[in-house]
Amino acid sequence: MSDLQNTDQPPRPGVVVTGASGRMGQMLVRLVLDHPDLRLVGALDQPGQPWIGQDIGTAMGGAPAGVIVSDDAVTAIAQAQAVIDFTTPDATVGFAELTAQARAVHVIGTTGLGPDHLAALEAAARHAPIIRAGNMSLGVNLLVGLTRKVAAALGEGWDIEVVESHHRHKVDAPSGTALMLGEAAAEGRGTTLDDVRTPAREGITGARPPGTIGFAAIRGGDVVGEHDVIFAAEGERIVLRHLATDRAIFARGAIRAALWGQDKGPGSYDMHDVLGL
Ligand SMILES: NC(=O)c1ccc[n+]([C@@H]2O[C@H](COP(=O)([O-])OP(=O)(O)OC[C@H]3O[C@@H](n4cnc5c(N)ncnc54)[C@H](O)[C@@H]3O)[C@@H](O)[C@H]2O)c1
Ligand SMILES: O=C(O)C1=N[C@H](C(=O)O)CCC1
Repeated sequence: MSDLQNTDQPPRPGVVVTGASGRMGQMLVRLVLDHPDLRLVGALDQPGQPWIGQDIGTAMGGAPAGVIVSDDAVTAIAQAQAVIDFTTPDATVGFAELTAQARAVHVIGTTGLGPDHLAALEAAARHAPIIRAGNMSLGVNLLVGLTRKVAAALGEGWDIEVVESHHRHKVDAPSGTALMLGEAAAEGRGTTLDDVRTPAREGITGARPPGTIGFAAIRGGDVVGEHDVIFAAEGERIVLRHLATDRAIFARGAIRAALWGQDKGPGSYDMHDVLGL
C-alpha cells in the first residue's frame, strides 16, 4: 500500500480524548483508533495519573498507538479538530476554554455540572461548537422524546418518578440521564424541572405533592446504566425503560457528534441535533 495520502479525500479530523485512562476514555481511544474517518492526535489525563508519558495503546495493554498520554492540555488541544471529553465538571470547563481558542468541536459527556459550569460552557460556545448530553446513546435520546410525549398525554393524576442504577464508582446523582428524562417529563407537562423537582426523600416526608417529579439513585457493582421513567396512577402504571449493557453506545454517540460538529458554527448543541430527532 502507498504511504502517499490520497489528496482527493478530505483530511481526517484530529481527535483528542480527555480522561484517556478512564472507563469512557479507554473506550473512546479504541473506537477513534479504529475509525476510518478520524485520527487520534492526543490522549490527556490529569497530572500524576500513572499513564502520563506512556503510549496510550501499550498503557491499555495493546499495540503502540503512537500517541503519548499527556497532561499538557494546551499543546494537545491546539492541534485538535475535536475534543471528546468524559471527565469531571471542573476539568471540562478548563478544556472548554482551550477548545474555544482552538475553534475545535468540544463533545462533552461529563455529568454533574452545576450552574457555574454551565455558564462557563455557554461562554465558550460563543467561539466554537459544544455538543453536550448527559447520555450520548441513541436509545436514551429516543426515550427522552417518548417521555415528553407520555407526560404531555397524561394529567397530574399520574405521578412521575425516575429511577436510575449505576456502578459503584459513579460520583454524581441523580445521573445526567435521569435529569434529561426528568426535564423532558417536566417539559411535556408545560413546566420546568426546577419548578417540580422533589428533593431526595428520607424520614417523615409527608404524602407526595401532586405534579412533582421524584428521583431515586441506586449504586452498585458494575451496572453500566439503567433508567426507568415511572408514570403511576390509581390502578395502573406505565414504565419507560432503557438498559445500557455496553459503554460503547455512549462512545459511538460521542464520535458521531465529533464528526457531525465539523462543519458547524459556534453554539450549544445536543444529541437531538446530532441525531436529527
Ligand atoms: N454522557 C454520556 O453518555 C456518559 C456516559 C458515561 C459516562 N458519562 C460521564 O462521563 C464522566 C466520566 O465517566 P467515567 O466512568 O469514564 O469516569 P472515570 O473516573 O473512569 O474517568 C474519568 C477520567 O477523567 C480523568 N480526569 C479527571 N480530571 C482530569 C483533568 N483535570 N484532566 C484530565 N483528565 C482528568 C481521570 O483521571 C479519569 O481518567 C462522568 O461524569 C460520567 O457521568 C457520561
Ligand atoms: O457511568 C456513568 O457515569 C454514566 N453516566 C451518564 C449519566 O450520568 O447519566 C450516562 C450513563 C453512564
